[in-house]
Amino acid sequence: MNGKQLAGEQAAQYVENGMIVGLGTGSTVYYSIVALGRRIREGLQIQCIPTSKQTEHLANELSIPLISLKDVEKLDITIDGADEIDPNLNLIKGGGGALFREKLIASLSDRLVIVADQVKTVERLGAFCVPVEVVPFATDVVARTISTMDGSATLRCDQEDVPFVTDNGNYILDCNFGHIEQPLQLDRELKQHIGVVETGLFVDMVGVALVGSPDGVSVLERK
Ligand SMILES: O=C[C@H](O)[C@H](O)[C@H](O)COP(=O)(O)O
Repeated sequence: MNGKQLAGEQAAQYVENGMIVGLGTGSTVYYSIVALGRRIREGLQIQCIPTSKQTEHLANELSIPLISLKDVEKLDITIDGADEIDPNLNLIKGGGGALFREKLIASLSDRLVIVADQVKTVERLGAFCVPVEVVPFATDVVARTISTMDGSATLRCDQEDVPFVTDNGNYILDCNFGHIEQPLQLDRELKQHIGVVETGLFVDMVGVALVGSPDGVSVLERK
């Protein structure tokens, strides 16, 4: 079994009967969602909120009960993936473009459990570009602003140069700031600019990270 599968499946054990559960997005949390589907068939009673249309589709395929945000003020737990994890369990997320809904759901959750392959662990964030969701009309303005912040921004596009559109109808700028010394400060600074919807920097949000390798899973707790 690979690291993603080991970590993903182990995270499903954190979910208990009666919980409201946030379902993250991506190829690692996929294994958590499949494991939860299995546990539901065996009798587990939970209600879930997906963080993307992709995850909503998967949950529906697995007959996982979904609940709307209009009926829920907070969640017990969210399980999600990450693109980079630093030693303080700060993250870069949004490689799949789901960062806004992921961050909203994480912010409403008592506990955020991250699942990742060990290649996602880094000493300092920043080798992976920071995805920044922007209102399409403001894209060029935000990109210029980022260049004044010692960063560079690339509009995420497919192979035909068609911009990627998020589930919220926005674009993604993948932003390179080099190594990030102060992720919280960078997140705050980016969000001051009109047109920025949200960033993929998740700072002080994670409770526990399950990091998988073919040899097993390391459980990293926030210090
Ligand atoms: O937008 C996507 C999410 O933030 C994913 O959770 C992240 O990109 C990790 O995905 P994966 O587990 O496929 O590497």
